[in-house]
Amino acid sequence: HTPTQLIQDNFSELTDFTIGYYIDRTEQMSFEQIEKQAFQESPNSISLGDSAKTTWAKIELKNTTSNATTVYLHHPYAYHNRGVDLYEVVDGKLTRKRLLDMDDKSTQEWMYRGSAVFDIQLGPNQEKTLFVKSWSFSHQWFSLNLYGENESKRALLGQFTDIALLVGMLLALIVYNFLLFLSSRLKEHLYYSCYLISGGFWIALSYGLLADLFNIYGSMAFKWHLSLVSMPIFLLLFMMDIFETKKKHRIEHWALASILILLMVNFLYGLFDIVNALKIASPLASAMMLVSFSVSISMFIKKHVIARFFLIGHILFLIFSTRALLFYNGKVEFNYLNSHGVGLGIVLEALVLSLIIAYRIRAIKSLKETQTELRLQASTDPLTLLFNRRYFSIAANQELKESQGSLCIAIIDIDHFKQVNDVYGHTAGDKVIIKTADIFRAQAKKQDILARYGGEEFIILMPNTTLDDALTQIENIRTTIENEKMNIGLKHSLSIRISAGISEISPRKIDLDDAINQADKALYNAKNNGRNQTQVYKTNQ
Ligand SMILES: Nc1nc2c(ncn2[C@@H]2O[C@H](COP(=O)(O)OP(=O)(O)OP(=O)(O)O)[C@@H](O)[C@H]2O)c(=O)[nH]1
Repeated sequence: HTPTQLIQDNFSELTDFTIGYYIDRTEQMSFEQIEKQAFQESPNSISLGDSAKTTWAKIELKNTTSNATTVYLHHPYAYHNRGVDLYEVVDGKLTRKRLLDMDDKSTQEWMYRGSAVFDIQLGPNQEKTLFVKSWSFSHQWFSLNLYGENESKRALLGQFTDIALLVGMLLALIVYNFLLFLSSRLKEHLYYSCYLISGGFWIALSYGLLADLFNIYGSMAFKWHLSLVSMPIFLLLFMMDIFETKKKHRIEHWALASILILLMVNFLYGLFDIVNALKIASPLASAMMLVSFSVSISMFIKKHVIARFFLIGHILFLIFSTRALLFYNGKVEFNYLNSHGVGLGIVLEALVLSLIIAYRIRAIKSLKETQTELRLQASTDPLTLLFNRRYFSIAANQELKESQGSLCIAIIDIDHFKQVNDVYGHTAGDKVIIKTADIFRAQAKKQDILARYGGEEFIILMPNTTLDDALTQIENIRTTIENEKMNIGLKHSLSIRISAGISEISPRKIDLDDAINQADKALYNAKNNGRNQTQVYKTNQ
C-alpha cells in the first residue's frame, strides 16, 4: 500500500515523499492489468536501470480541505522519455487519462520546456490515485513532484541555469579554440574544438537545455546522443596529434588508432540503429578510457610533460562518469552529482585539457624566441658582436632596395695590425679589434649598417648620406681612434690608426658589390698614400 499524501490549506509543494512503482517488463500491459499489480514503495526520485523501460508510478492524494483545489504534478525529466501517461482514479474508477507522446505534437499540450506538467483537480475532501507511466528509450530514471500554483511556476523558472552555465563554459572554450585554429592552422585546436562541441552538445541535449530552449525531445533528439560517441573520437585524434604518436610512438599510435576505428564504426552504425549503437557505446567508452589512460601513463613514463594533464583529466572524468553509470543503473542514490555525473566529468576534463592548449602556446612562444636567438647568432660576429659579413649583404641589399636618397659605403682597416699581433700576441690583437669595434658602434648613426667585414676590416653602409657627410663622419671616427689611448691590459696603452675608403652609391646605378669594390680601391689608395687617412673613390680611379 502506498502512503497517502495529504493536501492541506495553502499547499505549497511536495518534493520528497513516498510513491509506489511497478516495472512492466513485458512493456505492453494495459492500465487495467497494471492497476491490479503490487507496487513497490520508493522515494519520488528513482533510477531503475535499462531493464525497466516501462515503469509505472503510483501516487495517493487526499484533499483535506473543504474547498476544491488544483495541484500540479511535474515530471521534470520528461524530455528524455518516449512518453509519459497519466491515469486518474477516483473510488476505483478511471476518471481521466492523458497520453503524452514525445513524438506526437498533438499530445504535447502538457509539455512545458522539457518538463511534463499536469494539473490535478481535487474536489472538497476528495481522494485520488494517480498512475504515471514513464516510458523511456533506454535507462529509466525520473522524478515526480507536486506543487501549488505559484510554486509550480517557480519550479519551471531557471530550471536549467546550471546546465546553461556548463554549456556556456564549453562554448567559450569552443570559440576560443576555433579562433586559435584559424590563426595557427594547427589541427590540435580543431580536434579540441570538435571534442568540446560534441561534449557541450551532449550536455545540452541530455540535461534538457535543448528541450528547454528549442523544444527538442523525443526520438528525433535521441539520435543526437551519438555526440557521446563523437566526443571520444575527437579526443583520440587530439591525443594522437598532441603526442605526435604516428611519427614518434608507434605502439601507442596503433593502440589509439584501433579504438578510434571501432568508435568510428560504432558511430556509423548508430546513424542506422541508435538504440543498439548506444548499448555498444558504453563498453566501447570503457575500452577507450583504458587505452587512452594507458597511453597517457606510457607518455608520462616517457617524461612527456603534457601527459599529466591527460591523466588528471581522465581521472576526473572517470570518477564522475562512473558515478553516473552506477546512477543510471539504479546502484547509487538519486542526487545532483550522480545524475549529472557525465556532464560534470566532461566539463572538468575539458577544463583540465584546456591547460594543454595554454601549455602548447607557451612552448611555441619559447620555440620562436629560440629561433630568433639562433637567427641573431647566425647574423652576428662573436668577437665584436657587430653584424657579420653574411648579414651585412642581406641588410645592405634590403636597404638599397628601399632607399631613395644617396647612400655611401665605407671600408675601414686597422693599420699595421699584423705588428700588434706579432708584438703583443693574438689575444691583445683580439682586444684591439673589440675596442675599435666599440668605437665604431658608438660613433655610427642609428640608421647605419655596421659590420665586421674581415679580420681587422670593417664596413659601414650609411643611408641618406652624401659623400661629403660620409667623409666627415668617417674622418671623425678616424681621429677619435687616433686620439684614443687604448688600454688592453698591457703595461702601457696602445695607439691605433685606421685607413678608410669611401664610395657613393646612387641607388639603381650600381649594385652593392661594385660599390664595395670601389670603396676597397679607395682604401687601397689610402694605404698606399701613407695610411691613417680616408680616401674617397673617384670615377677615374
Ligand atoms: N688577433 C687577431 N688577428 C687577426 C684576426 N683576423 C685577422 N688577424 C690578423 O690581422 C692581420 C692582418 O694583416 P695584414 O692584412 O697583412 O695587414 P696589416 O698588418 O693590418 O697591415 P696593413 O693593412 O697593410 O696596414 C693578420 O696578421 C691576421 O692574422 C683576429 O680575429 N684576431
